[in-house]
Amino acid sequence: MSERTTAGVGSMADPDARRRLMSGVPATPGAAKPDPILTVDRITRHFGGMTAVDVEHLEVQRGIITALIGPNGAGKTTFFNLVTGFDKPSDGKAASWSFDGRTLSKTSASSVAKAGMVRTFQLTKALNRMTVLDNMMLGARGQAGENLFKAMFRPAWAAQEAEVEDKARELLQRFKLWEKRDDYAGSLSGGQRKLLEMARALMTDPTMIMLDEPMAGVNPALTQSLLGHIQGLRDEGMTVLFVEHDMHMVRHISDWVVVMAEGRIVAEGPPDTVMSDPAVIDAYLGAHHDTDLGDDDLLSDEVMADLAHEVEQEEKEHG
Ligand SMILES: Nc1ncnc2c1ncn2[C@@H]1O[C@H](COP(=O)(O)OP(=O)(O)OP(=O)(O)O)[C@@H](O)[C@H]1O
Repeated sequence: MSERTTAGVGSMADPDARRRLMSGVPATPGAAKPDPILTVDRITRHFGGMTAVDVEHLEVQRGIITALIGPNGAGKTTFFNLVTGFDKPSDGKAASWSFDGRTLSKTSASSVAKAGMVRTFQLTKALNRMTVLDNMMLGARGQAGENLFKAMFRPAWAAQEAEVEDKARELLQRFKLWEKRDDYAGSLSGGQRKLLEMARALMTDPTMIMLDEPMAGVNPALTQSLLGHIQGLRDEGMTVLFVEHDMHMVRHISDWVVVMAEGRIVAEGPPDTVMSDPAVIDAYLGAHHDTDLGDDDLLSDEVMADLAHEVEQEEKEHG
């Protein structure tokens, strides 16, 4: 049993502290973490005869940035949906997961959010037709988008409106969107929309934020700012789990990388270790020949020759 250490607020701002914390964790799928904030067991999701998610065990370390990567269709978004209560596992009896010491298996999306785990959503059509500030106010009412209908009716806590507005202002200023508060969300640039999605999720003061492709559609000018914001959240003590296809970003900001393929966790470890793992390269190359793994050296002639050799061996073995 590994010794449990608690990452206090701000303590993970130091890269050496993060490295030390994770140094004893083996780079194997399902590895135990020193202080997991999220623990998932036996979670499966089938669509018809197809298995989208089949995760035996996963622990997400508190206070660091974990990336969830994998080829298209690997099950990353479905996994996010399951743990945040937006989808139900196919075998509800077998599945169990806990967040911050609380069992979440049978709770709704809004209870998950209340427990402190929120996820970002891409702006839907309805949200695009609302102003930036209204989007933020909606964020305070739990998981925006899904609860739009309910949120249209003024809830009992309207008395807290001023407090909520203060929070919205503070976040919009932080994310440099305050000037845009009265603009329709639909008029924002791709990068500004990503910032709004993140700011909106922060309205409920989460302990853990789950970001679904935070860099998709972001122009280079805003990339740096987004990366800075994500690192800033971690440095303040928040746990970040994000799904991303941009391997440069994954390599640049993650403290730990988890790889999914065909619904399963196939590898995990520090970014450099994972991205030079032949199983990971295979998972990507198998489904996605043009994927840039964020390191030009990774696909050097030598690596390609090794891969070709492996394929040759396999063909020999299997006739
Ligand atoms: N509601 C659904 N009905 C049927 N099949 C679904 C549904 N949602 C997801 N799937 C299937 O489940 C598999 C996993 O999808 P998922 O979106 O979770 O993958 P992903 O890793 O997030 O992919 P991407 O990186 O392309 O977003 C895919 O084959 C997908 O077609």
